[in-house]
Amino acid sequence: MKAYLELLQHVMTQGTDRGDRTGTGTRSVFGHQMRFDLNQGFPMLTTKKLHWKSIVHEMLWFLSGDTNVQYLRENGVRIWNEWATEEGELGPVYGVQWRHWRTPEGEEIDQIAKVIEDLKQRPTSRRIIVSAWNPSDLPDEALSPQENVAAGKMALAPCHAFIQFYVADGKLSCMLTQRSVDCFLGLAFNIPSYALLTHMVAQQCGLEVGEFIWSGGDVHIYRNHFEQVGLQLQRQPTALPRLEIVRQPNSIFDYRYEDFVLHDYVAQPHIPAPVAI
Ligand SMILES: Nc1nc(=O)c2c([nH]1)NC[C@@H]1CN(c3ccc(C(=O)N[C@@H](CCC(=O)O)C(=O)O)cc3)CN21
Ligand SMILES: O=c1ccn([C@H]2C[C@H](O)[C@@H](COP(=O)(O)O)O2)c(=O)[nH]1
Repeated sequence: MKAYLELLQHVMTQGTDRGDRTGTGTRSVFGHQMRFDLNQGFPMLTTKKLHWKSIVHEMLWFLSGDTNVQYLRENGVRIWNEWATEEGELGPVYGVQWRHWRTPEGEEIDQIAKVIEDLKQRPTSRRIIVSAWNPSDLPDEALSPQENVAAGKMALAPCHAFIQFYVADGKLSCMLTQRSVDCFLGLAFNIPSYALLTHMVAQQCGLEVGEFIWSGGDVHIYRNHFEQVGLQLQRQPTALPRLEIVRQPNSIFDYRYEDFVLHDYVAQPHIPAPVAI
């Protein structure tokens, strides 16, 4: 995960200080790309301990089409609580856009099922894409997440918004475009999360894994994470863990938490940081 640590260093030294929606203040750069060869290990930070359960359950939750935090809470995952209403609702966020994109004709498009079908039927297609960026459901930036949900909008605009798949030599690669990137908290989760999705999709399509390519737009470090970033940059990364999927379910929608075993995840202690809401 040298590339991640180099990105933190790059933002700290080359970034511009800017205000932001949350009022916290950030240092940011615009536009950055990193490549992770998924055959070289599972890209999960070793310079701070990550909560594997949150990564897996959040992905299963996205794939189920669910947008209520109840499932996450029942599984000890707290990362979406601050944006939810009292009833746990987040509005039409990732799950709805991935699985139930609504058309003007009142029908629904299951983008994930379509991707699996395309990868099997026409793997050289250049249109194997999932978009969570649905302008008609975007929140009003002047309102709170809960007010937006009450108005039928998303609690928060999608950050990891555009996913493209690519097959060559029997290997599946995935590229993510992330428009807004909280480098210390969000990105640390987003990389293993999409690496996990790539492994799942590859298994379902009978492919090996290739690369995960990450592209960021507004790539920032919040001011109240500077100290934590400094601490992390003093640490040396160690060997990456390895992901094993111990069962092959019949569909991309039938995975369970227990299907994923992360071998040899040895990480340095967790570094707590406040999340900007
Ligand atoms: N400012 C901000 N950063 C984000 O990364 C982010 C948002 N907002 N809003 C929506 C989602 C929620 N995500 C989050 C929210 C919180 C943590 C967080 O607090 N992580 C801690 C604790 C992890 C845990 O309890 O599992 C961490 O140390 O990683 C991470 C990702 C990613 N997203
Ligand atoms: O998966 C995620 C979700 C969110 N983030 C971060 C990026 C920003 O810091 C905030 C969102 O604020 P906007 O004003 O909507 O850009 O959340 C992330 O890094 N990863």
